Amino acid sequence: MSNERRVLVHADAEALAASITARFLTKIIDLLDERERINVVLEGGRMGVRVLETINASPARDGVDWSRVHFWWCDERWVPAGDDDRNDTKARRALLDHIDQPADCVHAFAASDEGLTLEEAAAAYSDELAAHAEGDSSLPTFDITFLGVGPDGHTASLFPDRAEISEREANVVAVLNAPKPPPERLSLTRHVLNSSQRIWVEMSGADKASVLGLALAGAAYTEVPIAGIKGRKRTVFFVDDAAASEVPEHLIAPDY
Ligand SMILES: O=C(O)[C@H](O)[C@@H](O)[C@H](O)[C@H](O)COP(=O)(O)O
Repeated sequence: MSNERRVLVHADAEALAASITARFLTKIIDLLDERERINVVLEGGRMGVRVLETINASPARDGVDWSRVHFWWCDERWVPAGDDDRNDTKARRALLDHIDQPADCVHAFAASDEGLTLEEAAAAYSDELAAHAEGDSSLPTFDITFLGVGPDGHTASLFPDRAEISEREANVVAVLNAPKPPPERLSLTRHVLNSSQRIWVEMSGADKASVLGLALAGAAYTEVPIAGIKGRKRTVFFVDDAAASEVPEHLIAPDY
């Protein structure tokens, strides 16, 4: 498979979640044959959570040595610890609380009730990334980064026509007045997301069709942020039929 963006289409959300789950479990077992520790970046959208629930329900779940899998987030909402709106709360409930792994494998953003300002929390996550840097990078090697996409083309908490999508220095940004509630968020920046070996985009539903078509047709990333995201090795859009209705035929990967 080339490093071009590829689109894998599935009949519906259930088939999409099952396919991502099967590919994910297979891929991380293969990666753990090659690397002592792997890093996975999670996202907080509905399909992202559904995939974690499907992984948790998989008979293959306990075939993974989760103690060698580190979890990070592409973004987080600035709300108190344990709040249902937090991406890490959703991930813990869906999967992380049910697998056997040390607490230091889970790298959550700070919460709004832990004594830091939003800006301090962004700096703290950047420090956490640096503390787990590999090679000559200031970042861990992200083996798989999951991303959701909003109908406006935002991904993580990088929204259209906003300064954060064009940030080139900081690895983590504080986001104020976000168009998608809650208004205050934290997000990895575009160059950090693009440092990932594999980007796995998860999109379900007709409300994503237009923005997926725009992204794959080469829209400007400042206007359609997901259009500016590409993994170093692979970029795969895992979508259902409803989201694929405006995807150019030649970009749809053949059925495997
Ligand atoms: O914190 C968040 O809100 C997510 O990280 C966000 O980027 C999400 O992935 C998209 O908004 C898609 O969300 P849905 O899949 O629920 O539409």
